[in-house]
Amino acid sequence: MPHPNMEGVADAIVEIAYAKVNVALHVRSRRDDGYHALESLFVFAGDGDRLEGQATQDGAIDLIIDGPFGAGLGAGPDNLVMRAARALQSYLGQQRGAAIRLTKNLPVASGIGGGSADAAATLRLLARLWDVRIEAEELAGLALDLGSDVPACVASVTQLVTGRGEHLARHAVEGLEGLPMLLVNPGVGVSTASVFAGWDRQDRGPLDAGSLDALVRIGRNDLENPAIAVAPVIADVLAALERTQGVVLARMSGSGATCFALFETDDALAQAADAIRWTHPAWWVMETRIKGA
Ligand SMILES: C[C@@](CO)(OP(=O)(O)O)[C@H](O)COP(=O)(O)OP(=O)(O)OC[C@H]1O[C@@H](n2ccc(N)nc2=O)[C@H](O)[C@@H]1O
Ligand SMILES: Nc1ncnc2c1ncn2[C@@H]1O[C@H](COP(=O)(O)OP(=O)(O)O)[C@@H](O)[C@H]1O
Repeated sequence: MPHPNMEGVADAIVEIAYAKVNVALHVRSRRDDGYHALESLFVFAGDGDRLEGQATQDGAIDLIIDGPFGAGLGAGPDNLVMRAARALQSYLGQQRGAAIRLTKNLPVASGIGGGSADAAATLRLLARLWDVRIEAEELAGLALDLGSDVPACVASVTQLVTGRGEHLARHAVEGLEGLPMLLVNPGVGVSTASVFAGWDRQDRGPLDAGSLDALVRIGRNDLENPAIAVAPVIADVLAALERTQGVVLARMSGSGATCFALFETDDALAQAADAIRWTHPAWWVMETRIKGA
């Protein structure tokens, strides 16, 4: 259904806010500014939230939200779509307006960066709608002010991410992009700040993202244990994914509670999704694939 302000309008445009997955997430230290220094391989799913927008003349940003996870999310000034739009308006120094519909397909506060991806997709959407070019460095600064994960979500391609999320390097891993991927969330929202606060401050060593094999064998998510302490059901999700046939890797993403599993074949993915839906009908399950460039 179109946004009320978009009815009959031909030039509404769409951006997808692709779900982010941390294939591995090594926490190396706690910085003096309170953030943690990370080493993480970010990949993106081929699916996510959907943003549809149309330029308006009155300078206002008008946001409406629908979709399966829309009900729990306010459309007020704290919404990351609104924050991104305001940040871009003030950067441009002009009050251009837009009517935006966010279709919230991703669970909120779930370690797959839905809010961060929405913020980044809003920047892309409005730059297209308002026909403005923003220098890459300026865009990265705007994005980081909105959240540590937002810079990586701007390009939404496989990247090695370090620092608190500001250092990005495009990083190819043979055999990774295109792999079938299952995302599973048990329906509990987890606060990123509380999970980081539970990290035991043990540096378990650097990330080796040189091959898929290294990522599987020696890659870790150092936030799994603190997240399980906050939400014990995450251990059940991991156990359920590890039990599926043909699984290459099962791990938690970000600060949780969403976990992911990678498979070699579409059949293995479909069978695993069916098995999880059958045994845990209340869990959210998304069948997708790691997005390429
Ligand atoms: C853990 C990660 C891994 O990709 O993903 P999510 O679980 O959010 O998806 C990210 O680092 C989350 O990034 P993001 O969700 O943008 O976090 P921010 O809004 O910047 O920060 C929220 C809070 O998390 C903590 N934080 C975040 C990032 C970081 N490198 N160190 C931290 O300690 C801080 O307590 C901060 O106040
Ligand atoms: N558009 C949005 N989508 C999701 N969460 C949002 C949005 N705007 C603001 N938030 C807030 O941002 C926080 C982080 O959300 P999200 O990015 O989905 O999770 P995570 O950082 O764990 O991946 C949530 O607590 C939520 O209230």
